[in-house]
Amino acid sequence: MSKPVIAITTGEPAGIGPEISLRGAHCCRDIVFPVLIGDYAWLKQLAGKMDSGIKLQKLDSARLHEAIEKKETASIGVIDSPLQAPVIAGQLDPRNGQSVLAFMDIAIAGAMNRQFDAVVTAPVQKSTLNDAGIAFTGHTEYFAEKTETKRVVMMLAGSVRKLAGDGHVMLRVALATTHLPLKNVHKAISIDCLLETVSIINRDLKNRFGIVSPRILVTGLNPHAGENGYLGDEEIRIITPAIRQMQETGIRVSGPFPADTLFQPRYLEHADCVLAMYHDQGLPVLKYATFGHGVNITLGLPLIRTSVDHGTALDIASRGLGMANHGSMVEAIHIAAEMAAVSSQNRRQNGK
Ligand SMILES: NC(=O)c1ccc[n+]([C@@H]2O[C@H](COP(=O)([O-])OP(=O)(O)OC[C@H]3O[C@@H](n4cnc5c(N)ncnc54)[C@H](O)[C@@H]3O)[C@@H](O)[C@H]2O)c1
Ligand SMILES: N[C@H](C(=O)O)[C@H](O)COP(=O)(O)O
Repeated sequence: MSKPVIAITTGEPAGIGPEISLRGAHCCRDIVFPVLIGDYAWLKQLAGKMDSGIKLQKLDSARLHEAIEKKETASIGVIDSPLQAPVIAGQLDPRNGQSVLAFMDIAIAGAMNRQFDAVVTAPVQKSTLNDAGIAFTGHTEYFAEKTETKRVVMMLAGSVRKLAGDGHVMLRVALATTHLPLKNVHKAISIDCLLETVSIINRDLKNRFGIVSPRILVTGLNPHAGENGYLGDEEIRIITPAIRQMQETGIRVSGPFPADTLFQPRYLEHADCVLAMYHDQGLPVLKYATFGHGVNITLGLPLIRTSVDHGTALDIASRGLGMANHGSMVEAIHIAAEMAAVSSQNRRQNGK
């Protein structure tokens, strides 16, 4: 495959999203054809202050096609989606909420019609979108809704140094529930939820990552995986029966394991992915081990979407350019490119 075309939504304009998008696109030009989606004037102003040699060009759809065909790399293409209010770094303005949402809509539409091979998203401020009157819990749920996908799975991944022996391994942590208040988590964990979630993980690890026979470890929900029912019974009523059913279909899944002791080499060396039951059960472990180069991937979508492992970091955005680490953005672009290559190879093999 020639260089994949990667759309990068630049996220909350007052946060670090625009800066890390510019730097990430610039760093990865040798392996991908990046297309930024955001406010051209704001991005140009930031690029001008960065002293990094980043050149931008505005692309409409005709110019985009031509730039891709000619493989133009001297400047980074930007699809201009103007903001409604002036930006002050570090200060949120709900008047820009609809524009931030429009960045995602442009990226989703372009990926669905195969103009883009993948979408990488910079962070948005979920609360500001809600302040703008948009019911928004996360990109994960929004991409699912816009692509009419019934269930998707949030998975974060990052390379970690092996505790025994040399080299690195990929730690992948997927979640059975996404952005849900803790008080609602137990109601969302059902046999159907787990069957669908594990089957999406199994399918996408094969089709999007080229892992032939994925091994998935499942955590319990309660302390010590319920302590034989004395500390909660979801493991007995729901998680264990779901795992048995999936094992009968040939999926290499096991558990439920107590979440507090599962994340050790003895278990992880036999796993391609850990499925945790909720956001703050799985992600602190992953982020502790990989913050700064971890990647958020939405499984189950009809398109490829990756993202950074961090938020808008308004505190450092307000202090000026050059404070933000763009390592996670670079990794998100790399993983999107690798996934696009695997998908393209699968399509060729299937004659599509
Ligand atoms: N992909 C996304 O859209 C995404 C992901 C996570 C959080 N968020 C949103 O971001 C907002 C802020 O969330 P938060 O404060 O919990 O987390 P945050 O990641 O924005 O910040 C947490 C801490 O990490 C630091 N940090 C984050 N990214 C950094 C980087 N690239 N380089 C250096 N330091 C960095 C920040 O300065 C801060 O001290 C929330 O609205 C949240 O929902 C969005
Ligand atoms: N749960 C993600 C994290 O902690 O990194 C983050 O909120 C982003 O979620 P979306 O990709 O759904 O916006």
